Amino acid sequence: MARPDIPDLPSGIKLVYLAEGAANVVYRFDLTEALIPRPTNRPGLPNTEDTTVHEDPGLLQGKLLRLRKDTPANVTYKEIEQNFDTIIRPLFKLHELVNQSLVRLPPGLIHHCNERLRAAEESGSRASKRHGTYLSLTEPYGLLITDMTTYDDPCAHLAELKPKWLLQSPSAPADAERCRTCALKQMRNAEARRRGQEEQRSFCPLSLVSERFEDVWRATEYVKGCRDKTRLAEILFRHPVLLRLLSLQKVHQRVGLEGPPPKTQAMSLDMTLRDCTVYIKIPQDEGSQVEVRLGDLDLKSSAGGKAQYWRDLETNLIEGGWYHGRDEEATNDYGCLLQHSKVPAASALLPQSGFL
Ligand SMILES: O=P(O)(O)O[C@@H]1[C@@H](OP(=O)(O)O)[C@H](OP(=O)(O)O)[C@H](O)[C@H](OP(=O)(O)O)[C@H]1OP(=O)(O)O
Ligand SMILES: Nc1ncnc2c1ncn2[C@@H]1O[C@H](COP(=O)(O)OP(=O)(O)OP(=O)(O)O)[C@@H](O)[C@H]1O
Repeated sequence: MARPDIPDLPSGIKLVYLAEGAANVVYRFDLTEALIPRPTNRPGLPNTEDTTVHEDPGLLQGKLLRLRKDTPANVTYKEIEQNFDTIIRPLFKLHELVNQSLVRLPPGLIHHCNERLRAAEESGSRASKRHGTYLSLTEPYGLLITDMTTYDDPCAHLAELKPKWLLQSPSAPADAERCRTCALKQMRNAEARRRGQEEQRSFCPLSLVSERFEDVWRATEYVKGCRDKTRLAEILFRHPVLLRLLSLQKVHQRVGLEGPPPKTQAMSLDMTLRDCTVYIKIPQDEGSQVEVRLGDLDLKSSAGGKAQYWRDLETNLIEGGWYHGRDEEATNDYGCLLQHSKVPAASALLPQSGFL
């Protein structure tokens, strides 16, 4: 079947920076003002700047704009979109995903956004770990994604978390006392301490999918945007989206030392499933529907040195003793579930097909 035409983003649209990750910047639309004036010097018309941008208001309704950064992985949005349609979308129900679709960008938009990112660096409003990386000048498209913000319903609020590795790495030592995510966190926190930097606080992913409510409740403390621990824990406890992700991670275990061999160019669904984000839109009224969607499911590539990086990381975790939590100075070790309960090693867990 022929692909429907990719729509154009109206050229006068104003974008408002919302947030960014390592590979993308996300903007909101402000339909009341124009960002890039669109010249309307048409024959017979006065030479004005037309700032009306409402050719197809439905196109942008309930959407955010995601723009790609220039990163070593360099996977284009067209590839990301194709991979999403063919590989990611079939794994989930429609309502469980942040949807995405391509939109063609008007000329000059990326340059303009990059100037704004540079200005934000100079003014100190851009996080220092994001400095020096800008939007790709060769990417002709943006992605329109489901807007999970609550600007349209200020009484509601958004919680956001990265579930990460919901079960142990298949190449972790059998007697490990930390899960992969907690081991990595401890290694990085030890490094941060040496440099006099702040340590990162986060939950143990195993607790997020625990069968004990109190484990989930404890995890919510570290969830961005959590206003009410008990309510959030009730939402997350055995939530089908989290259980589906767990189930998929059990099936896709080519990670750690069993990950893609160095120098391969393969895509890695397995690592993609371990680096996505859950958005939880929580209405004020407890009786109203909570929206839980998974985003940032861009299929990762093992190219650009990533395969080697993933292996080296696992080797460092194993050889550095991080799976055993051997950081005596750790002041910020928030309790890996593996430390407290005997969770079976990943190799002992048979893939479950119940959620697939
Ligand atoms: O190394 P990890 O597990 O901390 O995950 C990285 C993420 O860190 P965080 O989730 O904040 O701990 C990291 O996120 P941030 O930069 O912290 O926002 C990226 O998502 C990175 O993926 P990629 O290099 O952009 O493909 C992620 O790298 P990979 O999943 O490709 O290893
Ligand atoms: N659909 C959405 N609704 C609301 N906010 C969003 C949405 N998508 C992204 N964001 C915000 O933008 C930030 C960056 O988005 P995104 O996850 O797409 O970037 P990334 O570069 O892929 O991240 P990572 O560093 O995890 O690879 C998110 O952490 C979130 O705060």
